[in-house]
Amino acid sequence: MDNLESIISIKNLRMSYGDKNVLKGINLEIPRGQIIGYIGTNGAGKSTTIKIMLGILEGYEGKVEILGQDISNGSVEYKKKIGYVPELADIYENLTAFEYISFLGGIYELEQGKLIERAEKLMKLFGIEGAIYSRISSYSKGMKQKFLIICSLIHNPDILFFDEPLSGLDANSVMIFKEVMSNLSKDGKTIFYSSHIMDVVEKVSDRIVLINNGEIEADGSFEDLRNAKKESSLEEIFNQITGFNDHGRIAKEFVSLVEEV
Ligand SMILES: Nc1ncnc2c1ncn2[C@@H]1O[C@H](COP(=O)(O)OP(=O)(O)OP(=O)(O)O)[C@@H](O)[C@H]1O
Repeated sequence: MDNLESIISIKNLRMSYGDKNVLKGINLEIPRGQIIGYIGTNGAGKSTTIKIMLGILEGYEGKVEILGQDISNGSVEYKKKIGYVPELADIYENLTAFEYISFLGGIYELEQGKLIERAEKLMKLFGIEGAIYSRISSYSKGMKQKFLIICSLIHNPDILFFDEPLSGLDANSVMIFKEVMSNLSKDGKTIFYSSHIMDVVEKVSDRIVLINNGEIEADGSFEDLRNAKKESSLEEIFNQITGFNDHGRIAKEFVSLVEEV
């Protein structure tokens, strides 16, 4: 597969929950090595898009191809080549990290000894060495997040789906993670990065895709969007596209309601 070929191809993707049309025709072609910042308001359909690509959400219309494979054909081979950090972790917290990594080794059909060794080294780099034999339920929020990031990468996948991956990470760890993303992308990994932290999205993304009302309303580099929208920050571009300039009034009303008592 050469550089110009799409690693992820989404054609006319539609998804509804009952009467509610969440995705109304998303089209995206993503080449190898790109970092896509996928943004939108709360409830815009970002996680829905990611879960469809991961093959954990069915009932969509349209065509989704990952690594050249139509994901609706029932094959799970492509799942071995993707990594995922979920917005809300549903990890087996009663297991120790050691047990969990061993379990992943089984899923990915990788040699467990090597995987554990790699996990221990990665945990050390993230400053959570020594926790591998503790139950995940005993971890702090940041430790869990670091462990989730490690799990998403442990099998050296080609595509990463990060849904709000910085949640709970301290500033130093955020710096490491941003650098890790940049190095992964240089090595040809494709990263689908969904987050509400606009200043980070602005800095790390090669391309920013903004969904609003179920459709793509902006798609381009930060420079492209800045020139098109005549705004200087991604936060301002986001406010403009989503038609929001009411934060002052809402905040005032919010506080006056709080202080009514
Ligand atoms: N299982 C479900 N059943 C019914 N509605 C759902 C379901 N999952 C999501 N939705 C609705 O679909 C919409 C899109 O949800 P989704 O989680 O994809 O949004 P999001 O862009 O990731 O939002 P956020 O930024 O808040 O995480 C929301 O209105 C949500 O209420």
